[in-house]
Amino acid sequence: MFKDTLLSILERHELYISRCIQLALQGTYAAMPNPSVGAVVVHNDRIIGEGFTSPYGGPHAEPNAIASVKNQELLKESTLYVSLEPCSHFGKTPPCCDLVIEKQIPKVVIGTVDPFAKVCGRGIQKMRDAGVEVIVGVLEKECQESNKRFFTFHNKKRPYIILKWAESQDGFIAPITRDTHRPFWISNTYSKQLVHKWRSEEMAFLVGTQTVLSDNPSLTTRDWYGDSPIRVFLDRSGKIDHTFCIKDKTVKTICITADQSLVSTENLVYEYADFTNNLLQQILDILYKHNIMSIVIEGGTQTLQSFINAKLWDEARIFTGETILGNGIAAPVLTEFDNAVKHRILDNELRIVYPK
Ligand SMILES: NC(=O)C1=CN([C@@H]2O[C@H](COP(=O)(O)OP(=O)(O)OC[C@H]3O[C@@H](n4cnc5c(N)ncnc54)[C@H](OP(=O)(O)O)[C@@H]3O)[C@@H](O)[C@H]2O)C=CC1
Ligand SMILES: Nc1c(N[C@@H]2O[C@H](COP(=O)(O)O)[C@@H](O)[C@H]2O)[nH]c(=O)[nH]c1=O
Ligand SMILES: [Zn+2]
Repeated sequence: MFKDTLLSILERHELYISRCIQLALQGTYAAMPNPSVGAVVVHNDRIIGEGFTSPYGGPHAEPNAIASVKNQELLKESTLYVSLEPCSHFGKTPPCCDLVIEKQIPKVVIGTVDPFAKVCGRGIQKMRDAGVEVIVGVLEKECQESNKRFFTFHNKKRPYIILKWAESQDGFIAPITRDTHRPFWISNTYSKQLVHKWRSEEMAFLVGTQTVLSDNPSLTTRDWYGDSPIRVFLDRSGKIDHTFCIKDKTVKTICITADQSLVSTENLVYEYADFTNNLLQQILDILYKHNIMSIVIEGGTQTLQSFINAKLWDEARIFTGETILGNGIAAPVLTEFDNAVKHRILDNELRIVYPK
């Protein structure tokens, strides 16, 4: 009784959907390119089962939550809360909405509709047709935010774009010239390790031609656990030869070029683009074709600035180191952004900002 007066029905829905979001966030990176979803089974205002999406190819959140309920008979009197609409298609696993119907769960509360064309309302309809009471749209924005990569990919037909660079105290990303073909490090080793963690999390990393020529980057995950991302680089006129690390074929790599004489081999894919006409849209179409849901643009300035100028970015992660360079290659200039969070990593500052 006391609980009833304390929490309205809507507040209770929001409470359980926020728990779904918490659960979903535990599966984000392993589930990609699938969304990560959280599900909670509630009986008489008590959580009796929970689950989130297994690593890619494994069971979805709903079967995991349903399987965790000890007394399966209680499912017939329970409500299933889920952050994303239960699927209605046969993918790597059978449709989750069929399982809800089979288990005779009478009520389902959904955070948001699935933007994926094969589902997109069909899961809701199928359950309603079978007599399940379905409520849709609880903490909708938060549920979409919890799967921001997936929603960007399906709604905008492009990956979620993260800009990332390190700049000196006085706003440079590198000296003008240097003797070695190695990166000039501005951020510290802990920041570098964090970037390797990001490499294990996001699906791809992209660099411009000059960055490959100056730094000979590997773009691999060496200082963190997990797989390396897909590497993407620009090479309009075929300047990057096979001596560069990025062409060592150890990791799937996509070279975007105008040179049609270049022929793809295993792990090194050439994609052709017209560099004189709306290059960025062509890059995004190529990434979409390769099912790349998230990408980090690593630099350099010219490449980053072209994404900024085209307003094609979703997040920027900017390190500022202690170094003062005096002169050099100026860092990209961001306009119209909201400052979100600042972190200290010893003598580095990491700023994460979002477009306005
Ligand atoms: N501190 C940091 O975080 C980072 C520093 N760096 C540093 O940055 C420097 C390189 O930066 P920068 O000189 O700006 O070069 P980029 O790495 O951005 O490469 C620029 C080249 O890429 C191609 N390109 C990029 N964008 C476009 C576009 N929109 N349209 C057409 N062509 C494009 C062009 O090659 P082409 O003319 O052949 O067609 C262009 O000359 C290096 O010194 C590197 O060490 C790099 C990454 C991160
Ligand atoms: N200099 C600089 C960065 N440089 C970026 O890292 C790339 C090198 O990757 P790898 O060869 O795998 O170690 C390099 O080409 C450039 O894109 N990154 C940072 O976080 N901080 C820095 O100070
Ligand atoms: Zn499913």
